[in-house]
Amino acid sequence: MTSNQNRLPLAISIGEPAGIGPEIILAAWKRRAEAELPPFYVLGDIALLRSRANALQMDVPILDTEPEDAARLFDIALPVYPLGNKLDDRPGTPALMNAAGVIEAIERGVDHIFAGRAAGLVTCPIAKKPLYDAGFQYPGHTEFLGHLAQLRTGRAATPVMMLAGPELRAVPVTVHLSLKDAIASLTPELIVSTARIVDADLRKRFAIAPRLAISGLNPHAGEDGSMGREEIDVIIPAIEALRAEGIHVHGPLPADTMFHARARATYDAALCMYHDQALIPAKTLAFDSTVNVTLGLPFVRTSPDHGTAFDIAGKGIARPDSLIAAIRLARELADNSAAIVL
Ligand SMILES: NC(=O)C1=CN([C@@H]2O[C@H](COP(=O)(O)OP(=O)(O)OC[C@H]3O[C@@H](n4cnc5c(N)ncnc54)[C@H](O)[C@@H]3O)[C@@H](O)[C@H]2O)C=CC1
Ligand SMILES: NCC(=O)COP(=O)(O)O
Repeated sequence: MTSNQNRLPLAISIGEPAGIGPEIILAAWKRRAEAELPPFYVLGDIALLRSRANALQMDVPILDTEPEDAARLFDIALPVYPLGNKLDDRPGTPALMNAAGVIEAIERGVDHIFAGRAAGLVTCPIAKKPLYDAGFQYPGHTEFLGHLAQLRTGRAATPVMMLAGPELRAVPVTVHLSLKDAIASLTPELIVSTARIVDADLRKRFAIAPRLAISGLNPHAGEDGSMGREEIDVIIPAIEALRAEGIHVHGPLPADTMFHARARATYDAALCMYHDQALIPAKTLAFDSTVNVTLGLPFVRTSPDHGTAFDIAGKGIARPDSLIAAIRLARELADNSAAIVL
């Protein structure tokens, strides 16, 4: 990466306007000095951010900006790149009419990265259901960003979700699927391709030569087939294939005993078979400081680990800590490797 790319600001997509995204962005900017935050700008709606700041009596000057001016303005104001679509400020009440702006923010962030205007993308949480109701076809950011990467590069991208916290990195091999569909879609190939991406990206972006732990699916990792055969039929063949490639893996580990402190000391990332198997330990151990990172993309994307928190939106009690951790990690990852890896 060139020193110029290093100085590019991070782009933050506004996320669901009815959620806590707008206020945690405002709160993160206010804490920019004490948290030593690198410059960022928001892909959003200035009127919405001013409205939320006023409602919460947060003194945040907000300026309309191009990404190129964000770093210069960052000390004195929250830089905002205005979207073409306007966003309505109704905390706690998601509206169909906001969907276009929510999606536009993500797309613009990716455009800015590919145009060399942003060093990486930090996404604020989206509510999936209102977007689905508006016709959005992707389960979440992770899959949508894979699609956008493919559009921009012409090459297939396999996005992999990783929750990265101070004590645990956890990867769900299957992501936004019902438990029934997650089990049905587990294959040795999926586990192998996911582990390859985790191994490669931990080396490239995190500067770690990782030891990977692979969970079982069933209680007691199947107890030699007596509590389910997925370990024997699917997971062990994947582990053997990965070992043959020289990837450092062990497992399948019973999921109930692989997350205590001594077990965690034996690996750098845990590959889990379904969403909650990975996200429950990650969020339980460090809800406020865990970051959702998408691996397998040709650019950096991070996000807070939490969702839209409609129950507290507009109340001024949302904590910006996970967003702050996401901003800091995005900067570190962008600095560790080229902004775009083609
Ligand atoms: N990256 C993303 O876009 C994500 C989006 N979501 C979406 O968020 C929506 C709500 O999901 P939930 O399961 O309710 O999870 P949630 O994380 O929004 O809320 C769970 C609980 O944690 C609290 N909470 C969350 N963030 C907080 C913060 N920063 N400060 C203080 N308290 C906080 C909430 O008030 C709530 O009680 C769903 O539509 C889901 O799809 C969920 C996770 C990630
Ligand atoms: N539970 C994690 C989550 O839903 C985040 O998904 P994504 O929007 O980052 O793909």
